Amino acid sequence: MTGSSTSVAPTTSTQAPAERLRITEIFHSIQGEADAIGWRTVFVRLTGCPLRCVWCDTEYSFYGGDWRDIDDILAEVASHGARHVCVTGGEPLAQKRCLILLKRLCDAGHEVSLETSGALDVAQVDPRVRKVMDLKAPDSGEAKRNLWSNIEHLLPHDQVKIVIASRADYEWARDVVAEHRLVERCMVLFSPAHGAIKPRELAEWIIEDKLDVRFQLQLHKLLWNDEPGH
Ligand SMILES: C[S@@+](CC[C@H](N)C(=O)[O-])C[C@H]1O[C@@H](n2cnc3c(N)ncnc32)[C@H](O)[C@@H]1O
Ligand SMILES: Nc1nc2[nH]cc(C(=O)O)c2c(=O)[nH]1
Ligand code: SF4
Ligand SMILES: [Mg+2]
Repeated sequence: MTGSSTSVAPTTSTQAPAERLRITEIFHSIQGEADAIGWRTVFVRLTGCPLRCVWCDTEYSFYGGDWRDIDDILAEVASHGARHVCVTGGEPLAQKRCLILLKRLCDAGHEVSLETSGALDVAQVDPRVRKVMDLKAPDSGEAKRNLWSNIEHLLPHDQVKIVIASRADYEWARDVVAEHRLVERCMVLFSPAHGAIKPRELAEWIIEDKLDVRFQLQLHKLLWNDEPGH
């Protein structure tokens, strides 16, 4: 027999070490979306997403990133001295350890929001966290990924956000909000897909139909355009 061959399972570098998360960026900015808009906020952007929304403004978070210990993440967040923390991505819930991070951030006294696509189960998210759950309208190309059972887990302090890229998206969103009686459950935000429709158009549709939804503009894009890390 020429030489001995021992089969060793390859240690994949992508194996997630315990208590670590793959992070694209941590940055200190002004909250540009949803109910905490305008507050100084530390953003923790997790790497990776199972969806590919046509209009996604954060494709740079789909790959790469660095493995970071949760303790290190908490220390970096604390160094900015902000009450608000927003955990986002990519899709943060695609990393199961995100649930531990969310709990630890709440335990540290932060007011924590979670930006999630709603395509993954939100049932295990710490109830102290303000879930900002997107429902993907048809023009996102990902409407089939909406996990409708998530609606029952929405608490009064949570929010549903729908990005509107066309009049068809608007009518879809209007009908979904009515059918699921979402405004009776929590705040519903309609947000114009950046560059896809005139924000004023969406505002006028909401007024015309007398909808009880909250119009939002991505404030950070008015301040810093579409620059990553703001
Ligand atoms: C980048 S995603 C990350 C969190 C999660 N994957 C999600 O989809 O909510 C955060 C939010 O950015 C918003 N967003 C992304 N691209 C956008 C665009 N082109 N126009 C308006 N909002 C956008 C969506 O509302 C989305 O909820
Ligand atoms: N300033 C700022 N506010 C935000 N709110 C939600 C964001 C996100 O990417 O999830 C975001 C972001 O990327 N920047
Ligand atoms: S789910 Fe969020 S991060 Fe993923 S593609 Fe859609 S907008 Fe981008
Ligand atoms: Mg963003």
